[in-house]
Amino acid sequence: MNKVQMGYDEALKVTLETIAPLGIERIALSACTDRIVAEDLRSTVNSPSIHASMKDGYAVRSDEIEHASPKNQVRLRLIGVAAAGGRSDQPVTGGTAIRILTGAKIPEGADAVLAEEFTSREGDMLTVFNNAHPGRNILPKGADVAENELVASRGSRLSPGMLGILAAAGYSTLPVYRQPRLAILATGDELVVPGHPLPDGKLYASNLEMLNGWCQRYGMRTTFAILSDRPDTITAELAERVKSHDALITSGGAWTGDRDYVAEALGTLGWEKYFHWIRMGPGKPVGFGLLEQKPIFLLPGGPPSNLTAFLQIALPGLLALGGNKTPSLPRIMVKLADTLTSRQTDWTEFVYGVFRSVDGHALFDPLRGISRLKALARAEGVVAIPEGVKSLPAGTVVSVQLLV
Ligand SMILES: Nc1nc2c(c(=O)[nH]1)N[C@H]1C(S)=C(S)[C@@H](COP(=O)(O)OP(=O)(O)OC[C@H]3O[C@@H](n4cnc5c(N)ncnc54)[C@H](O)[C@@H]3O)O[C@H]1N2
Ligand code: MOO
Repeated sequence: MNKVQMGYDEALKVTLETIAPLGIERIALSACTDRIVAEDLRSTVNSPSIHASMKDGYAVRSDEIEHASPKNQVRLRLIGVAAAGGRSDQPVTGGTAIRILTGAKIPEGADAVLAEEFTSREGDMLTVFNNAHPGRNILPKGADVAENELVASRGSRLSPGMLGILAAAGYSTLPVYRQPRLAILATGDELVVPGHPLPDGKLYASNLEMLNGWCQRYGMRTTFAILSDRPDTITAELAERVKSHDALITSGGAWTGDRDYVAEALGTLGWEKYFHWIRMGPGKPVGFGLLEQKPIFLLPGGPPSNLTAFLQIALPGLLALGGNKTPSLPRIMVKLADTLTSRQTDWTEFVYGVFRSVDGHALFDPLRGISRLKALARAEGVVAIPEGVKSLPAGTVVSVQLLV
């Protein structure tokens, strides 16, 4: 395998094949929002556990009111009440009905519920002026989820709706993958921690906040630091942080320039390099390897490169580390508002843009003519122009990775 100059697709594949999920922990269902489920989960119960009424009305025998209408009213005698969670086992017999509330168990003998809107009542006599076919207004046992039915598959993200169905399926705790603890290390003598004064020639380490924001969105725990451009400092810090974290990200110093010491430091520490420099833009000096069996991602320092290398290589890798079976940003298909042209056809180029509504249709509109940081701040999506493709004409349907 050529570990030096890979295409983007191959680099992503290598990254995902190299990274195995972290361990599993069992936690309360109420703490599982957006976590990744670590096993296939089957329902332990039927929900509902009984045939249940979906209306407030009357449990009846459908054949007895088959011909009921406003002109052909049927009279039934009320013999009881069934409420949700109640335990009445009185059956509906010939000529009778039982008052029933939404969620209550359908009594023996009844095969339909007539909504109360189609009845009138005097004492215990019920007048019925509509029919109800067998099964009418009855939610069968197990209709929402049946015992042993697969409700969540390993590697899927637990949305609030998934937590609801898992509660209905009998779960109060869930096995989930441990979330990565990540160290983000920015290198550069010019970098200043936000909140401190800014001398001339320096700049705030904005990439750190951007990367941290993305990691927080996915529930990862992060620590971060700014390191000076000294090989011994970078080496010592990497050696130290790798012990207490599941993965590392370096930001800046990825170019093989005079002061780009990250790869040098990793060489000293004996990392297993999979690639450093790939055919993608922005972000081509991105690197990936293992340091003490833990993934390390080298991100270039320039903000567009930094974000692109993070989103297209590091984030998928970190999501795979957290057990996610679809380790990518969500995608939608939309048409291009404008032609996208690649700066180079010998790489995969990523273009940032926003969504625009034209005649009620969403279009992807590339961001042009604004500063790099403003473009990254405003971007709602990113589109790949594949290697070998010069341009994608306006109107082409493209797959947009969502950033919002
Ligand atoms: N001979 C060439 N040199 C460079 C090229 C090139 O094509 N030929 N490309 C440039 C590009 S584009 C990028 S991106 C960088 C990538 O290399 P590095 O990772 O070594 O980048 P740095 O020198 O560390 O930083 C680049 C730029 O970004 C600023 N920066 C760095 N860290 C942060 C941070 N945490 N927050 C905000 N801004 C940051 C840094 O001050 C520099 O201005 O290579 C170029 N060189
Ligand atoms: O590749 Mo760079 O400095 O982010 O444009």
